[in-house]
Amino acid sequence: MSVVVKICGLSTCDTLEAAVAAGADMVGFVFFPASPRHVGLDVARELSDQVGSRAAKVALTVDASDALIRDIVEILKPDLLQLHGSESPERVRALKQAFGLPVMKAIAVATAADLAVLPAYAETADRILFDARPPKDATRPGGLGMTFDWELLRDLNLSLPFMVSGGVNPGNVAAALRVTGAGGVDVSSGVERAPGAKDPELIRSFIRAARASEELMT
Ligand SMILES: O=C(O)c1ccccc1N[C@@H]1O[C@H](COP(=O)(O)O)[C@@H](O)[C@H]1O
Repeated sequence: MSVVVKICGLSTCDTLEAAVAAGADMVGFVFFPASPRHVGLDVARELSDQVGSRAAKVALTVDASDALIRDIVEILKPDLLQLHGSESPERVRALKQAFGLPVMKAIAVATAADLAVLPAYAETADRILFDARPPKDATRPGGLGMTFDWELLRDLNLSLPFMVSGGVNPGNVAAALRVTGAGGVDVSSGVERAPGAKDPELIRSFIRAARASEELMT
């Protein structure tokens, strides 16, 4: 089974190149000023040109305005919008209509009760991304290197493609994919040496580990 591998929070040319050259399917760019991975529009333009069509570009926003998303769409030319805030199913639908792009909605998970929202999002989103629910005092809703109980997703009956994220790294990515049955995996902190500082060797190890797990799942 082929797994979609997304490396998120890329902000420099060399780490972006490491991800694309190692075979990342998706590369993510964070547009959220409170994040150590935030990129401005000028940097986004440069990184977008560098990717070209070698990987799918993902724009990560958190409860962003239409105006900001319009600028991002114009400059980054993303293939997918990742909504990582408290965007409602109606907001997902409206953004899809306004920008004509597929949407991946992040769902924060701590307990089984958090999965109750899935039927509503399954009607409007194109893809679901499961991430750990952040602590109440967190300064950002993701990118914290926190895992959740993957067993909550075992035997999940979801009509949409879904990805697992939250605290995955080269050492646990195979288990995350095996337990959850996810068709993709997304990583940020697990391929960094400090918040926001991606490590090319960790990126390569992560992608190698994810690809190796594909063979075990066939
Ligand atoms: O990366 C960030 O700083 C970030 C900020 C705001 C929302 C989401 C963010 N990152 C996403 O969070 C998950 C998990 O990240 P991690 O691997 O646990 O660090 C991932 O999808 C990132 O794309």
